[in-house]
Amino acid sequence: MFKVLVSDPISDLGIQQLVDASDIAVDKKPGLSEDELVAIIGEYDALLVRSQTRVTAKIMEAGKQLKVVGRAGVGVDNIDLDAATQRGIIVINAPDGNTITTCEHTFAMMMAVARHIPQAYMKTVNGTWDRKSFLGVELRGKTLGVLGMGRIGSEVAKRAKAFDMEIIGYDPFMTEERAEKIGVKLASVDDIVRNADFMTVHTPLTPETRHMIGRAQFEVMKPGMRIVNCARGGIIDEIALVDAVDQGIVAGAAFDVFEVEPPAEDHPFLTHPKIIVTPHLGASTIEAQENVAIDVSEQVIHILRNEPFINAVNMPPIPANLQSILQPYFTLGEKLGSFIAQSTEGAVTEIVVGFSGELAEVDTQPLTRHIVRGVLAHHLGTEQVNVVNSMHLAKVRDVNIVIQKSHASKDFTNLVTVSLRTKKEERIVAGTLLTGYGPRIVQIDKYPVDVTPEGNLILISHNDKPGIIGRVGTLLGNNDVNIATMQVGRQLVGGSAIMVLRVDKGTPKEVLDQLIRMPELNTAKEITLF
Ligand SMILES: NC(=O)c1ccc[n+]([C@@H]2O[C@H](COP(=O)([O-])OP(=O)(O)OC[C@H]3O[C@@H](n4cnc5c(N)ncnc54)[C@H](O)[C@@H]3O)[C@@H](O)[C@H]2O)c1
Ligand SMILES: O=C(O)[C@H](O)COP(=O)(O)O
Repeated sequence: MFKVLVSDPISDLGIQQLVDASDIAVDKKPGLSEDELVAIIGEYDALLVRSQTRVTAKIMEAGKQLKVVGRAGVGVDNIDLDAATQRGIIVINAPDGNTITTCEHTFAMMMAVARHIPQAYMKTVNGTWDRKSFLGVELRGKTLGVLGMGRIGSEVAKRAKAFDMEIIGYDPFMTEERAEKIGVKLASVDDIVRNADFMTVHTPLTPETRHMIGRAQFEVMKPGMRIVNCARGGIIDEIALVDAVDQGIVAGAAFDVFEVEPPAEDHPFLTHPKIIVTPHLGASTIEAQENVAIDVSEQVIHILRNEPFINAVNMPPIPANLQSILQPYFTLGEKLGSFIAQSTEGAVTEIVVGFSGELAEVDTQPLTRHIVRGVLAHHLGTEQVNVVNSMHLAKVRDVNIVIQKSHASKDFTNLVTVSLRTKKEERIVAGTLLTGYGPRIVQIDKYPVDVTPEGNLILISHNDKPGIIGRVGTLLGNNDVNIATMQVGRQLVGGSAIMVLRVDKGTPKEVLDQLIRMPELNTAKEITLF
């Protein structure tokens, strides 16, 4: 039974599929401190959060069983991604479910700041009928600058057109074609700051976007600018903004997010007459909360059940068409990695992965992760290594990964070759998928073979002499080790050769020792592939 901990308020309806799953038990414990989480996280396989829970390295260190942290929302700045990657914990988010809701909140804030709605409301409910102090401005005909034209920024731009606004946008990944399609004029940050009447930010908070609107930008800003931030606190320098409002450069600002949340009691935004605020409510609608909870729950179920999943933040995404090409090779890749690691002695220094045939035409990085996982799991344990951290673990252990691609594949449509270099030796194993038969090992070192990579195997290297196969069979039979299949590979009659036996159960060490002592037999290794 998998255990899932929900540590922030997340829609009950959204997580219903987790609650209904017969192999999953869900505990809801919102509002725990870091220490309280550390104390209990060890028993959980998955943790579901919004932005309140700070998922620190300490929590992940204590989460010995933790396979996935699911963020019911977009921003993962509350999750230590490096720590998660190092421990092989998959971090997923729900990037699409709250786009429209946050876009609509941006408009609510933009109109509220244009028409002084919160200030007017406060005065009215406090008994003052003041119609003079709150002269607003129209959106019509104004220029809106959008910084960050991703999901939310693009939706904001689309809706701004309905208000007859001119939209100028900046995003390093925005092409002319896309800008034209959504009716946005591409501009620089400087153009936006100098020319817009309203400005709204929709970027993540990164070292590059931190204070991207600061003193230097306020100095050249078009006077009377109104600014909205429903993205992340810190994109706009809060102190510099307050000064710019006081100097009359900025006519008003609407902030849903703060550099530190919740803000300190004496934060200048909280008392400033021209700055309006909401407590990080951008994603807080019934619809968005259901959407993000449904999305994240679905993916958590897939991850716990070892099924393909999407939206991993600490792993490059695999496009659907690539996933369908590579998916069938993932198991083969791990088995090849595991096979070669078990058959090779010495500390691993280099893994050379070769892809030939059609596989050479596509991005094989996701498959490489599986192969490297297969190699490292033999040394570090299957619990420690997964496809999230396999490349990282290889790097920190100074294991060099080399990729080779060749468009031609002599005998097979696709061939995956793994060479392992250790301080002692170098070995090669190659495999393919045979239509109708599944994964096959088709080469071990220089010998062609046809081995199903599954179950208990014994890999023997010997000299090709009459009688040796019989002697091996007799010894195993005498020790109650039943041979299911046997493959022999050789290059020259009488030369060196290999034998791969599939046996019905594990082979005792003393039997392997007896095999090794046989005349004309050089090595015998047990390999287990499940
Ligand atoms: N207030 C809330 O409750 C709330 C809700 C949802 C999302 N958000 C936040 O809103 C922001 C946008 O979310 P999204 O879903 O649109 O994300 P997104 O990833 O779809 O879009 C972000 C865009 O910012 C762009 N960008 C990155 N660096 C930039 C830079 N230096 N200058 C200009 N553009 C840059 C990216 O290219 C991308 O297109 C995120 O910070 C997210 O966490 C807040
Ligand atoms: O990044 C997000 O999705 C938003 O900031 C929403 O955060 P929340 O889930 O804590 O409301």
